[in-house]
Amino acid sequence: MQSDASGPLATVFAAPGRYIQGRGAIGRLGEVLEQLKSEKPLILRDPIVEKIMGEALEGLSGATHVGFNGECSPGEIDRVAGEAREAGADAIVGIGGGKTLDTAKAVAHPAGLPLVSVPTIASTDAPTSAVSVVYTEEGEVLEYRLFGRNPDAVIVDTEVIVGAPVRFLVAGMGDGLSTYFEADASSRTRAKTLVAGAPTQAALAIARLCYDTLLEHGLAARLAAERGAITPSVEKIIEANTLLSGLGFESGGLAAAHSIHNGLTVLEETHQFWHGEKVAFGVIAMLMLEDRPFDVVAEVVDFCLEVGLPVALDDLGLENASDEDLRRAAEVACAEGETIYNEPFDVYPRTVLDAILAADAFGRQRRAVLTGEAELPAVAG
Ligand SMILES: NC(=O)c1ccc[n+]([C@@H]2O[C@H](COP(=O)([O-])OP(=O)(O)OC[C@H]3O[C@@H](n4cnc5c(N)ncnc54)[C@H](O)[C@@H]3O)[C@@H](O)[C@H]2O)c1
Ligand SMILES: [Zn+2]
Repeated sequence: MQSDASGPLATVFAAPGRYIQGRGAIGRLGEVLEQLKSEKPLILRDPIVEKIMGEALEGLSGATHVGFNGECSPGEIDRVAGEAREAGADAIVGIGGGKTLDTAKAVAHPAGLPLVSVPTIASTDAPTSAVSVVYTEEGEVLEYRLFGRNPDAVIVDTEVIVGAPVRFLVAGMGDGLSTYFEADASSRTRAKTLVAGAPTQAALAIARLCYDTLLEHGLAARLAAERGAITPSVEKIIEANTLLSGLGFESGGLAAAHSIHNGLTVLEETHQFWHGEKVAFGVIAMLMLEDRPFDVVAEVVDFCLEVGLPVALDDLGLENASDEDLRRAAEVACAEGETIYNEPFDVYPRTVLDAILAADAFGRQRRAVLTGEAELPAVAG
């Protein structure tokens, strides 16, 4: 159990001021800015915005539009902050993927300006959180900037999200799949979360709802979204990926799955896969590490197979990974300060490596059963 000087750690729960989701929700931006008393917002736009919702933003009088350069780096943050000062901006609106939103946070919060976050894909839980992941110009993770303040409003336009390639939505499900298991581990150990407190019951309950929603609606949402259809399942999955996963990870805590993800990123082959895709495999390895019952592991693996998330190393381009490569990944997963130490037992690179190998074997077996390729394993002599 973690503590501070005066005793056990207090519980803390944080959330954005308002969350709005639905068809055409971007049309509410003007009203939200009015509520925030903003007349001169700076709108930071992902390059994709022109194509997918340029017209919806034309009616905003007094706004300064700035294009995002593609990386949430210190240089880019300083450039956008300079534009905001020059324009006398009284609010920041970030529209785009996680990197655009993280840059908007890093401009708004230090300047004390209201922030509106408008995700255009549901691939991560960046839209609701109070943290920015900052990279070097070359794309390596440099630092986490914690602001102690969440966006004032989050606007999720379902039409825009469904218009994006479905792989983003599926990757978001992979990220959301970790939320309950990691919040559960962190709740057991009362580990300090990103909002600098122990997890509340609310965060754990939200994380559980995220998991249950994924299992119940994940496949239906994927199929509908592929056809460009917005159904209640699609709405529920977008909410799970964005709001439930966002609140659940930030106030509920992270644990082994994200550390194993971080370990896997040292292997070049995994760079072509989205964050949530690597996290999904991290979840399976985490369940092995935790010695979860067979039924739970099978439920998670079968869900991944159903919606199209990785279940084995070859799904992540690691079919030729050497023992040495995997050992390196396991060591990085166990680096000092990693959230894997929020697990309720001791972890070592060796046990993490074994969990990765066991997850791979389990995933392959279930995949083979599903595709009718399974054979009974030969018994070694
Ligand atoms: N701050 C947090 O809490 C948090 C949480 C998770 C991840 N992250 C960060 O988020 C980033 C990853 O986010 P991401 O996956 O959104 O990546 P991203 O921002 O790089 O976007 C991925 C690509 O999708 C494109 N795109 C955006 N909307 C689109 C649309 N509607 N249709 C087609 N293409 C579209 C973007 O232009 C970009 O090329 C990473 O930097 C990660 O560290 C932050
Ligand atoms: Zn994540």
